[in-house]
Amino acid sequence: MSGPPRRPAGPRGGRRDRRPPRRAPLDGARLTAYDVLDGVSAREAYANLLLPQLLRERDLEPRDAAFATQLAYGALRAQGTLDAVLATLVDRPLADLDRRLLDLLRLGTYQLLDLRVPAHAAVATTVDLARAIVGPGPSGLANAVLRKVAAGGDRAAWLAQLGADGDRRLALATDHPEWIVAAWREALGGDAELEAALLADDAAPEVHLVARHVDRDALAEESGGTPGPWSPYAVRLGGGDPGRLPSVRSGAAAVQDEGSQLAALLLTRAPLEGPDGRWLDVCAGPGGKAGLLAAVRPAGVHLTAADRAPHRAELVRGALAGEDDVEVVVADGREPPWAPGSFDRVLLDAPCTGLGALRRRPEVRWRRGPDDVGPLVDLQTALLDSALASVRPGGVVAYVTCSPHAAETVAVADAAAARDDVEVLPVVPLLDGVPGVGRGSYGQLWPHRHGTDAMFLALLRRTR
Ligand SMILES: C[S@@+](CC[C@H](N)C(=O)[O-])C[C@H]1O[C@@H](n2cnc3c(N)ncnc32)[C@H](O)[C@@H]1O
Repeated sequence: MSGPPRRPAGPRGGRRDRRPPRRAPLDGARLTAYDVLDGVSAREAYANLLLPQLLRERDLEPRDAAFATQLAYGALRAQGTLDAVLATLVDRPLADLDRRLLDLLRLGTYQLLDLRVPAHAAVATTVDLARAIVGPGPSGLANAVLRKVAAGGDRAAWLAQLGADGDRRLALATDHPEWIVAAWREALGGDAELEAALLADDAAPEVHLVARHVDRDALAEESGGTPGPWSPYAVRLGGGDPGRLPSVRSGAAAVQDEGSQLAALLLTRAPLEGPDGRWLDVCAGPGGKAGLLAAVRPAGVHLTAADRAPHRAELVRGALAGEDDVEVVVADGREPPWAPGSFDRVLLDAPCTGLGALRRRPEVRWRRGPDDVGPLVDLQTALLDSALASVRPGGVVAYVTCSPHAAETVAVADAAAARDDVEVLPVVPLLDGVPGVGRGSYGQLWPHRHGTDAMFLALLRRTR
């Protein structure tokens, strides 16, 4: 297998011969996957940013790049289950192990539990990496532990041995922490679809494109994809690198989940009386939804896109490059520089836990905790209050999150709807053709039903 130069294994050899000893080169795909896990655990890197960077730098063969991706994302998603298995085999708390050795054990265990990699290959390649990266002693431990993992069988066999039941079993079987299992159950209204939803959330997502300034059918032909079922601008890709497509390179198309497309389109579809020339995207970074709003708005509509973070606003500028009549501002949506009632339509795609987009950010499920929810709800509530102040009477706010968590979604929208100057616009009639999307008067997309992120959608009108 191809890959970057092997790491030095330490000083050896004669005085004058400082060349490293001859050994088979390290496996490039596995080393790249390890480097992603290492970046995530040592520097809180984001796997979905670090992996593409490493793949570009190392120029792996497509087959190796695909394996590195499967290994890195899979091992990050499965961390809870992998650690539960390892904890039964290591005679000390996992937190006391060398962090690099723990990441290597996770990589090896993932191959044994989920990928059906032959035991000798999974063990030998991991031991080689452990010897090169951590040293000979730890590589012996890796060898002993991984042999025991292999002897215990695959994931199903290990789950039986761990003897978990209830939410713990669901959590281990679907690679989610238990608090997220509980949050999804509440959002789904029960257990009927819970396991299917969590399993869909554990699978690698399909790549979706949005045809902003190119005909959707032409984009489907160019990319070899198929038109998406819900958004008239969506193309779903079977595979391949979307970054190589001419339409994506030129900015005429972009990568965007079909659920995010629907969220932006919903705002444009809300019925409105009176003027309709000023639109605001109040939390716009990095600019995915603003890019679609800019492309589909009727002539004469001015779009303002704001973000509190200057670097995110810069990304929005990139996403809106070439669009006329747009303005990007760095602003805190809670204390906006624009006058009250300045806009006819406002999109508030609020910062949230991201529990509905875990498929794209495999490590986030282990980084987030239930304590994150409260402060985010406070921020969402303040931003929604301010968004409602930013629309004119009769204007519309779309409140959107990429989380289905009840506290961040229905509760925030209900609290705003309880005001005597706000009414809820039912979203289902505006999403005709999308089955199973109603969550009361609001909307909820799901990976297992719609093949999208779990986006929450609400429309609120300011009445006076
Ligand atoms: C969910 S993301 C928005 C995604 C974006 N709508 C898109 O489709 O690409 C939330 C954004 O809100 C921004 N944000 C967080 N707090 C904010 C605030 N108080 N005012 C304005 N923007 C804020 C974050 O920087 C982040 O870029």
